[in-house]
Amino acid sequence: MITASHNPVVDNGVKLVDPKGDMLAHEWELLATELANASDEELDGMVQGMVKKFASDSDAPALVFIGRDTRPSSESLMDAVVMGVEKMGGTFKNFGIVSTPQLHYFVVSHNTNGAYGEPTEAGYFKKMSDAFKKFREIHPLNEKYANQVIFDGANGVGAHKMKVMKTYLEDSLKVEIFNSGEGELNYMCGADYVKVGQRPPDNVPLERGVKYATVDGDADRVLYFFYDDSNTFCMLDGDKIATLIAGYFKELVSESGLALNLGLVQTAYANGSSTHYISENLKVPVACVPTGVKHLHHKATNFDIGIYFEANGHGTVVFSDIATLKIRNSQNDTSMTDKQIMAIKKLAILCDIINQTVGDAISDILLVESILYARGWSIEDWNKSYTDLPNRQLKVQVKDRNVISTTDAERRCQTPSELQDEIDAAIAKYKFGRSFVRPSGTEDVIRVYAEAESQYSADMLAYEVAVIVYNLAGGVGDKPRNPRC
Ligand SMILES: CC(=O)N[C@H]1[C@@H](OP(=O)(O)O)O[C@H](CO)[C@@H](O)[C@@H]1O
Ligand SMILES: [Mg+2]
Repeated sequence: MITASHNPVVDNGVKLVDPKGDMLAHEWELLATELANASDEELDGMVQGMVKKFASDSDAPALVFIGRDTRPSSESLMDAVVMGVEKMGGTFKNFGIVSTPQLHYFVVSHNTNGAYGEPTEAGYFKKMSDAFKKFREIHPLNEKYANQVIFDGANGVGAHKMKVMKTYLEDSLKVEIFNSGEGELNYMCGADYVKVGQRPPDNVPLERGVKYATVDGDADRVLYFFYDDSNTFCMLDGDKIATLIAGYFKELVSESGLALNLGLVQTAYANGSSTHYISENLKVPVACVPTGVKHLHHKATNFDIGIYFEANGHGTVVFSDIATLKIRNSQNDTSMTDKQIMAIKKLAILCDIINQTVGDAISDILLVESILYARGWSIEDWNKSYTDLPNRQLKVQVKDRNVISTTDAERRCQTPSELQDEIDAAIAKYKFGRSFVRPSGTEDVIRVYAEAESQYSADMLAYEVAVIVYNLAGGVGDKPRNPRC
């Protein structure tokens, strides 16, 4: 998948999907990095070396699925991928402009011989929209639910695909699309812009009480937001989405009487209030893993029903094979009560709305809308479940970001040696203070996260910690700026 996701339009990159639809295993990532950095002269030798090392059968037929985002540079990069595959004697299927989660869906559908779905765009849209409409058919409409979403497409592939999805949904969900491609990709719009800046996207008409969803440049992340009665901007991030899903699934599993364990996976960026709400109110087991979707996805597969979300809006639900079989087979179990059968039916339909292969903004919107519909909730009702602790994210430029190593799912630093003690001393000054730092895996920076009782405290704690990092971890360039100034 040729994309640089939420990053500026001038960037580009590649996301590799393995044959099971998972993200590339870490060992292969290292090899991919070596290959990407090899000169033209070195390339053949390197590839042959890898073939030998892994005893791969280089004559085995290879089929590569290729997709790209809407970046201008993606077109020529796609041509380069096609040439590379052909040169190695492989064949390819070029899907053109698709979202990252669509490509994952095609791979899984193809490699399960269609058991997961039909490996075409039409198959993708039809599977999800059919399930979405079916869910509405078995539920009476509650008047409090607003059947309308204003959609910020980040001027990327999400806007294109939502346009198509709308035709499949017919009028079951009204979607109005903005930032649909006329402007610059991810520029002052999209899920990352909204999350990091805690502000609405540009070029979207803002109205009180209306429900908004915003996606990123390759449509694998989504966040919701709205303006409340006092005209305050309220964001419902990945944590809020995860808790909405977990609460509803917990209820369905309990009503169904099926013995299925449910769990939720987060990262250190999850808001402290969400973690508290999940464990204390929902009583759902919650795990914390290092940043990066592959860690979350992997951990989620330990549960029968595993829900995972990064705070930035990337996430989905995965069902184990046992859970899928139980849900499928119990629908016709005559020993079950009507209530049980109804809960199982709902679980089965939701399975088809969800793109289990990876976080999928469009699928997640359909899932959220189904749950709000079932609950008869407005976005305000959903938002009331818990109140986020104010938080702030900052970046610090250092000479070598690898001088910082972390442990405990990135919540504590091991090196440089004095760093964690100083961070702890800063945290101790703030009520409900929490802060951690980690080297980014995608940018050459150290990321700082802080949360505290008030926005002022969160900003000041983040600033204090950024200065500590700058001083102890080899900061370069301008000193961190106080976000309050
Ligand atoms: C704080 C944050 O949002 N980090 C993002 C970002 O990773 P970093 O390693 O923080 O650069 O990009 C990743 C890929 O999109 C995403 O999985 C992750 O959540
Ligand atoms: Mg993305």
